[in-house]
Amino acid sequence: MNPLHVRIGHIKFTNALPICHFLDKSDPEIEFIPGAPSDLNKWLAEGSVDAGLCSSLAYAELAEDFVALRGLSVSARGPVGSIFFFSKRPWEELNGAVIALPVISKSSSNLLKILLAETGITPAEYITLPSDDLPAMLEQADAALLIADDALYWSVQEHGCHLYDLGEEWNKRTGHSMTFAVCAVPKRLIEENPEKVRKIHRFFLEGKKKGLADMDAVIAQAMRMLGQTEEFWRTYFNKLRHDLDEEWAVGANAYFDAAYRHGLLKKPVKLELWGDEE
Ligand SMILES: C=C(O[C@@H]1C=C(C(=O)O)C=C[C@H]1O)C(=O)O
Repeated sequence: MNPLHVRIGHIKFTNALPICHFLDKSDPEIEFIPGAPSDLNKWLAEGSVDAGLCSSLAYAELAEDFVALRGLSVSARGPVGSIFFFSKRPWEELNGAVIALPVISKSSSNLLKILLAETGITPAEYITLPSDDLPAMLEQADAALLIADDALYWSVQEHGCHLYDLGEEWNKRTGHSMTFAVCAVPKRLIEENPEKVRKIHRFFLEGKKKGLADMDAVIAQAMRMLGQTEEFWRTYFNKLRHDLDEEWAVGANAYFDAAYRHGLLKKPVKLELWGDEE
């Protein structure tokens, strides 16, 4: 195989569209494999893709062997608009509750565990369920976390729940931004084939540059995927940031520290940025 042939995993949901919509899918050297964050986390860990957006906490678990590409993430400082906790009871009454987590998430599920623990809430049980059907989740649980397109969809349906945005809850408690996804690359690949990693990095940054310069096209694609109005998507994408530098790393590192403190990471981890933005 051509040494510059690349296998890229990309998140198939609308939150990654500003980076992924304009990725040049015509390049025969680049193979695209769309998936949910849980798929990407697995593919990166087992080495079946060379690079890809994955849950920030999955990167943190692999941090000895992976770096995060500079300038690429799914982040928010405050409300994120697509990570929602739907609860039949108010937050402060969730002691002893059964909490449903979405099978596709790692960052947000663990963020919820951190936030509940830090506000003195001890659920009876966490269960992991498919997350495209909120009423089905709430038949088995007192509250359910949804992410990405499922969260966007169900947040505008009649659901009768208390609704909490985890980006907002994290920011209110800590003052930090939250990074939900990073673009991870194995250190081994940088040692073996730095040219290939530079190519992957340029490729993603180019996609993001085009996406941010043409949000009308990004929004049109989001509308094809999930409906809703142009205004809905403009408001949503204004909450998201897709950058990653030393400043955004502060929030990511605060999250990794909290995950370690709560026993959700085996070792303390600092985000390792790789590459230049230009
Ligand atoms: C902002 C989002 O972040 C996503 C949440 C993830 C997680 O919880 O593991 C992983 C990737 C992100 O793209 C979203 O789902 O809308």
